Formats: sequence, structure tokens, C-alpha cells
Amino acid sequence: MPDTTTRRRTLFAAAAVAVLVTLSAVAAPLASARPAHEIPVAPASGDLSGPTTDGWEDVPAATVPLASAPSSVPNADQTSIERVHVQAARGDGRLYLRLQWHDATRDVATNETRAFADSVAVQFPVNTSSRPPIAMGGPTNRVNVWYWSGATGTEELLAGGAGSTTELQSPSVNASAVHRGSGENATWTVVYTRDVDAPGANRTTIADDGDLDVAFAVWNGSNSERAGRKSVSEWHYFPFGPGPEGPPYETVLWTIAGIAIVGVVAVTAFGVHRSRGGMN
Ligand code: HEM
Repeated sequence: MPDTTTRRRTLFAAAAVAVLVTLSAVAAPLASARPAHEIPVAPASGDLSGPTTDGWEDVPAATVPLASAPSSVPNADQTSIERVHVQAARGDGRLYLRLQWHDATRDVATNETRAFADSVAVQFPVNTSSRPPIAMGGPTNRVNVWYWSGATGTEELLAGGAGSTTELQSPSVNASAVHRGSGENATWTVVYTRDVDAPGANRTTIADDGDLDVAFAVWNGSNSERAGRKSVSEWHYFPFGPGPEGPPYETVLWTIAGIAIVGVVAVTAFGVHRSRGGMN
């Protein structure tokens, strides 16, 4: 029969293993505990309007999956860009968005036959109180689009469904872009900058008291992508409200689960200890 010291060591080891298992079960979900469609917004440490400006490395990135837009144009399902990395920062009255995606070729010329330019766009509801159809809004719920094209630069657009796109005069958004690297690692980096309080009809109000819906589109020019043939995201959102950081619901559940596991292990260990003690 094991002596008391051996039994205590065994119990201690069992308790330590239980705590480690519990911690790893609790820590992993907490570390990734961000609702799937939320894109974090960091405080801007200064002017971040350059694609490679110092400061972007401190801004968290969300990886946004893309899929072919379900449009009726020829070869709409033949798109090539599968994800875009999105960073957002806000400070000194400005909102900065940095978008990065892999594209082996830098396509910015459209003067040759059948040549198309690499492009990217961000869309927001004009009326932020409801979520418009993802396909560029609808007649009663339009979207404000920030469009950057390697061929034509930056435009601010208004759309109420595919085929209804018009250009806003006096755009409120600037974009700055760079294509770096080579081969599969070559990457476009585009930074959009807008004054948070930019006035104007049909321009999205960037509030500080709630979530703001946002969606993304990317075109690969060398794959003949343009207009309705492109990769698009689902609706995501920026959590601009003053609400609590992170998801309290998940956090509470995992904390309760962790405490319950530790409790069960402790009670079991205590019971074993007592019953063995009783047999002594
Ligand atoms: C998901 C479903 C979508 C469908 C079916 C769709 C379809 C189309 C079609 C048919 C066009 C050509 C007609 C036009 O200029 O209006 C177009 C152009 C355009 N779309 Fe979409 N779209 C979708 C999503 C998006 C999203 C999410 C964005 C922005 C984030 C976007 C931004 C644009 C822009 C900027 C153009 C004009 C591009 C150019 O002139 O080449 N679209 N889209």
C-alpha cells in the first residue's frame, strides 16, 4: 500500500495535470475570442496614411475570406484572390484602413487590348441603421464605396445595386498603394484614409456609438477580373461603439466551464483521499 507521501505526490500531480488541461482548454478560446465577422479597430499612433508607415505593425489584422461574386457576368466564378488582411486604426479625427493581399503581378495598365487593372474596394451602408444587400446595396438601401484601381486611382462611389454605380464629386477618401515582393509572396498594400467627420450627402457617417458594417472586394487584373467578376467578402463590422472589449458571453461560458472542471477534479481527489484515508 502506498505511503502517505506517495499518495500526496500522486494527488498533487493529478491536480497539476487537471489545472494545465483546464488552462489550455480555457486559454485557447479566449485568445481567439473575437466574433467571426468583427474587425478590430486600434487607436492610431500618428499619421498612418502611408502603406509602409511605422505604426502599422502594432495594429491587429483580421483575415477576411473572399469568394467569387455571384454575378451573371461571364466567368464570374473564375476569380483568384481568396483572402484580404484588414487593419483599422482611428485617431486625430481620421480613420485609416490598410488592406493587403497576395497578387504575383502588378497590373496597372489598361491601354492594351484586354488588359485590366488590379483594384480593391470597401463598401459601407449609407444609412448605417440597417444592413443593405451585399451585392452593392439596393435601391432603398445604398452603399458608399471607396474604390482604388491601379489604373485610375481613388474614387468614391454610390451604388444601389449592381449596375447603378455613380461617382461622388469631391471625394472624401484618399488611398495610397504599393506592390512589393515577387512571385507568390508579392503583395499589394493599400491604405485608405478618411476624415471621420467628412460631411456630404450619401456619405457614410462614421459614428462612435455603434458597429459599422463593412464589406470588401478585390480584382486581379491579370486574371481578367473587372466590374462584376471579382472576389468579395461577406458583411463584416467595425466595433466603433463604447461597448465592452471582447465577447463577454463566450468569456463567461469558458470561465464557468474552467471552474467546473477544477471543482470536479478537486472534489474527486478529495473523495479518493478520504476513502483511502478511511481504509488506513
Ligand atoms: C457580392 C455580390 C456582388 C455582385 C453580384 C456585384 C456585381 C457587380 C457588377 C455586375 C458590376 C458591374 C456594373 C457596375 O459597375 O455596377 C459591379 C461593379 C462594381 N462593384 Fe460589385 N458586386 C458585388 C459586390 C461588391 C462589393 C462587396 C463591392 C465593394 C466592396 C463592390 C464594388 C464594385 C465596384 C467598385 C464596381 C465598379 C468597378 C468597375 O468599374 O470595374 N461590389 N459589381
